[in-house]
Amino acid sequence: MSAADNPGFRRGELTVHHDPAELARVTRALQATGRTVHLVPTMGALHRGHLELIRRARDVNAVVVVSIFVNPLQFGPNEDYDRYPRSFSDDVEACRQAGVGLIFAPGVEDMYPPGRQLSVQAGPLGDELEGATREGHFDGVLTVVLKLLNIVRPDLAFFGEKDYQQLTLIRKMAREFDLDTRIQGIPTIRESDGLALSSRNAYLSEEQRASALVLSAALAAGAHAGGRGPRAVLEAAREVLATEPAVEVDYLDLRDPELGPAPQEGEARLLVAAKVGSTRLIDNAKVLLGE
Ligand SMILES: Nc1ncnc2c1ncn2[C@@H]1O[C@H](COP(=O)(O)OP(=O)(O)OP(=O)(O)O)[C@@H](O)[C@H]1O
Ligand SMILES: CC(C)(CO)[C@@H](O)C(=O)[O-]
Ligand code: BAL
Repeated sequence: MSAADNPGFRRGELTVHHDPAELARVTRALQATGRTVHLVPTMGALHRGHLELIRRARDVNAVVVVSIFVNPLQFGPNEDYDRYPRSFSDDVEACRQAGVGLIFAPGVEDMYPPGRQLSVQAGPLGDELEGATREGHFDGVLTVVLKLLNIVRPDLAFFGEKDYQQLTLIRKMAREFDLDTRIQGIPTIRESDGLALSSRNAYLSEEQRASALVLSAALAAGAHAGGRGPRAVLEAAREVLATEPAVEVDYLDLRDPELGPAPQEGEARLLVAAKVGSTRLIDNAKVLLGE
């Protein structure tokens, strides 16, 4: 098949698709000509964290697809779905400059036609950590990610470690549902002062942003205490968090890398979630215990 047979894609140009069936046709046709397809799922409001995912997804033989979809299923009734930052034309321009081949930007009814009844269940881990506060959040995330993977059928899909529980659950879904796509995790991109990049940082005032620095500082203190064991890690992190009364901690937890109970030795993950004003932020870091 030649490029002329695939009008939905032009080498070296960016094409935007809204219709799932049309995008599926385009990506299948690309794969039939031997191209690999890499997917970077996002909710838009693109920042340097997303651009790093795109950079890592780029490869000589790969067409990069970026999906931009603020997924209503993963927002609770009192969450920020309506005011979530949306900047579609800037996002398109950023994707063009980053060498993205295809943007998939469906409308809500394209993804969820009226009458939809089924969803993925995230299981017990879906009720812990983020899921304990955001009820049903991971059912919504896994449902949209499964749909995106089925529509695009990418060889590789890229997700940030910033959303570590999400990445863990997506890997689990890929394993348990025998998906062909390989899931690639990408380390968190931070500002030079340590703040993890996040679309929701746009909600923070200057003062709140300064307070939010305590999250990455607490993780760094916890990681530094790793040699003294799990209790010392949590104590060191808690001590730093306590220095900032404007930050209301939701959880601080130490787990194994798959988010089971923390080991006494070896690799672990320290995870934190907190509210700064009305903005909920999350962050996490790798910790080496007893070494
Ligand atoms: N700082 C970052 N470093 C690396 N990856 C990131 C970073 N921020 C977001 N990502 C990843 O980008 C993908 C899309 O995330 P999303 O569009 O929700 O952005 P976000 O900044 O995480 O937004 P939010 O503020 O809603 O959490 C996810 O896989 C997410 O983990
Ligand atoms: C993976 C994702 C795009 C699903 O909506 C979203 O949860 C995100 O942006 O992290
Ligand atoms: N980046 C995770 C998406 C969410 O908070 O809904």
